[in-house]
Amino acid sequence: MSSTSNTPGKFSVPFEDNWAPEQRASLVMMVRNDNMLLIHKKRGLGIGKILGPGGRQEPGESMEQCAKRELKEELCIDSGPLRLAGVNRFQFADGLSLEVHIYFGESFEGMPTETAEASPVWYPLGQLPYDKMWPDDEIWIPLMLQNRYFEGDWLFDHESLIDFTLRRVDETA
Ligand SMILES: Nc1nc2c([nH]c(=O)n2[C@H]2C[C@H](O)[C@@H](COP(=O)(O)OP(=O)(O)OP(=O)(O)O)O2)c(=O)[nH]1
Repeated sequence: MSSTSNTPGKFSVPFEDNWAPEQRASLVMMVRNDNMLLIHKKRGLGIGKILGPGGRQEPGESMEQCAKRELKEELCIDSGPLRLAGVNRFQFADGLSLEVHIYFGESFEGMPTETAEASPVWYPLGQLPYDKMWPDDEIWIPLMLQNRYFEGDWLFDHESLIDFTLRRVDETA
């Protein structure tokens, strides 16, 4: 699947075979009782947006360890088991490149608590605030909720989605 817009500049989707991210980050999509635990992001990339808790990988940790650490740091909760829901690759026109591993979970311990980085917000699955989220989320969250593994390439100019390709979408298991 791909959008049809023209791609300005030197980047196009899918990305070149030798594309490699400068940075890696995790995202945790936690669902409980048909509600999704999201954050209002208070600093960093995507400030002001609603998204899943997560952040950049630190040296020596796996992506899943990164996901669990960020959940603890941003919301003070301990994750139960996580499954890898998909991998998104982001290329920004200004040069930033980022690979994000998205984990899906349905259990955690502790009370989601506001921190300097994020405040917790719950939304019913049928009323997710896509107008306040990154534009790609509206495309891959429904796949994740159908239990379909996905891999996508997303080309952004600042916060605007210019073009994308879903390189892989698995059927429901
Ligand atoms: N849902 C969604 N999340 C995204 C997109 N792009 C993107 O970077 N993210 C996430 C991945 C990371 O969790 C987060 C960016 O990392 P960050 O700036 O929060 O990293 P960090 O916590 O290590 O940074 P810091 O402010 O603590 O220094 O934003 C997107 O298009 N959709």
